[in-house]
Amino acid sequence: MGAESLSEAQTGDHARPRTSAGVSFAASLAFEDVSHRFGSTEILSGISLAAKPGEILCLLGPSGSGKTTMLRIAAGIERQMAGRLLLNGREIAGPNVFVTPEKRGVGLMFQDFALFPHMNILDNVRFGLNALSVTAAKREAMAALERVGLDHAARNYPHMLSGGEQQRVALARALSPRPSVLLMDEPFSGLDSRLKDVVRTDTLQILRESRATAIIVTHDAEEAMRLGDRIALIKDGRLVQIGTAAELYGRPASLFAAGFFSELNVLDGEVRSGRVVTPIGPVADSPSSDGTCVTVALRLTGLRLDETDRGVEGRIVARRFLGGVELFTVAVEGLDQPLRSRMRAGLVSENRRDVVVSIDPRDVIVFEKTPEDR
Ligand SMILES: Nc1ncnc2c1ncn2[C@@H]1O[C@H](COP(=O)(O)OP(=O)(O)OP(=O)(O)O)[C@@H](O)[C@H]1O
Repeated sequence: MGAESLSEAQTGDHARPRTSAGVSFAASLAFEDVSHRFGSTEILSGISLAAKPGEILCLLGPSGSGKTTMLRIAAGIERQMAGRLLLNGREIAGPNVFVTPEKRGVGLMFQDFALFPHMNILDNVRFGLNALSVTAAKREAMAALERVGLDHAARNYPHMLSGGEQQRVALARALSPRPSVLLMDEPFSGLDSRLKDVVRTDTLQILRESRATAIIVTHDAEEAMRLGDRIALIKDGRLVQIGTAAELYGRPASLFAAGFFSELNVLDGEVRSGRVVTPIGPVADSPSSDGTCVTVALRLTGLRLDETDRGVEGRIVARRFLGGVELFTVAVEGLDQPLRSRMRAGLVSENRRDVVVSIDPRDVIVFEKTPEDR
């Protein structure tokens, strides 16, 4: 468990071995051409994607892109205007079918954990188990608390727990009815960055043990890469791309997708004799025909500043020490905007101004321009 890397005093947690999680029957959850609008505003447009049984799928996208609306539709709190929702291949929402939230076997966990302040921890977890007898519900709730390492806090009230502990109670409550799919909306956003790492690692382990399918909403690409077996990138209510972190990072479908996963310098370019030529010279090979207009994205980590003669001359106009790395802004002749580079700290001596900029081909991503881009 990740909490072991922090002391008890740091986390406020008691290090205790957890019991193994109760196992859910993981289900697949599919969106089939789902569209939705609020008033006249289109919020989701023809979304088709599926979380496989036992998979952790992250819905990633900027604020307002429609991620929460997708979760609400999956939970049955909102009903889509077009398309279908399928749980294990069975329609649970469509033009003529609507299975109510409590009959879907889908768990929900919100951003603010939504614990009831006037109920103790055990009662908070027991709340979702009202289909069971009092004794059975208590037993299940205690088992769920044990699973997240918080059975010792069963009689405490939410305000007596740290943010990380409250998150784990919320997780225990969401998992205790053994949902086949767990929907989580920004579950770590209320935690400070140090605690977030620990709680994220723990949550991942608990999700794996419980074997539930999980759909997790986040706007943080790194979080999506840490958690998701796959990531679905959403923009303006549309699916931009779905795949593993390596696929989205390495072969982004658009400049938007590339920019979501890395900081970029963006240049215009043109294909000439099989090479992509930019104002700072050729940067990549290309199979496209001569004259093809392209947008070139250069990851900041792929720009090296040194003294070799293989590259283009530039002048450092700003630099910022960020700990392990340094962020440079470099003016280059022929470019309106300076280039930015992120390099390991200490590689460029402090008083140096003139440098040669070279580019790692692995950090060059080329997109052909569409007529609308021009
Ligand atoms: N009940 C509602 N009535 C009207 N508009 C709504 C309603 N709920 C959401 N919206 C709008 O739908 C759009 C998508 O919202 P949604 O919460 O799904 O996005 P999101 O990607 O989860 O954003 P965030 O990360 O900020 O939570 C937003 O423009 C939002 O203002």
